[in-house]
Amino acid sequence: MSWPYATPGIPDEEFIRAEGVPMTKAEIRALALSKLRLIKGGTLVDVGCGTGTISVEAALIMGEGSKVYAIDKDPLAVEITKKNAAKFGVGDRLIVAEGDALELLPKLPRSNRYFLGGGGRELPMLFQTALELAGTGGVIVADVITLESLRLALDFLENAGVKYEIAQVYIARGRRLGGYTILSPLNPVYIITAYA
Ligand SMILES: C[S@@+](CC[C@H](N)C(=O)[O-])C[C@H]1O[C@@H](n2cnc3c(N)ncnc32)[C@H](O)[C@@H]1O
Repeated sequence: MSWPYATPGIPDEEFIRAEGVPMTKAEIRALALSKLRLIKGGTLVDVGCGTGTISVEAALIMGEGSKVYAIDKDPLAVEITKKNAAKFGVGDRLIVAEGDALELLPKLPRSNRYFLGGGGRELPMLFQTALELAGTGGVIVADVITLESLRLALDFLENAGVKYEIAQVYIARGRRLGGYTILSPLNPVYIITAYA
């Protein structure tokens, strides 16, 4: 499979999936990628890469010469991300590492773009580490689903005096049922963008 378009939003069903490995859905992915302000030939670290959809799309957008470092503690997520990198032809620029993000982040090459797709209670520490590594001009984007993680992230950002913005995203997809079109909602997501 190749994705010949300049815009993101590869349909969910195009990705190789594994049971129990989460995935950021296409519409939410497109918004998160836009917030990252990716640049051609740039670098991104995808923390908690899951199915690898953010990593793959970022590698396609940033193009040849770019680097994406994808991290996940789940070996199955690492395997699936590698498979998706190969499927979409970005295996040359997408490096996948297995392990805990807080341990791995300082060992990876520094980047000025970080995406936090997972982290739960470690989210404040992940924000702090990513902000330090990114340095001035860096952008950190987090997808947050639970209210507990949201609270932890906002408390950290406020106390640290970090400039950030937040958007709550509700997506509902239409589907046909009994001759009508009804809307099926995806899980609402908070997209937090922090500026280093
Ligand atoms: C919601 S999923 C991310 C989905 C991904 N953005 C995608 O598009 O497929 C969150 C992932 O974060 C991983 N994760 C959570 N905490 C982690 C940590 N401390 N270190 C590494 N991976 C972590 C989980 O294993 C899970 O695969």
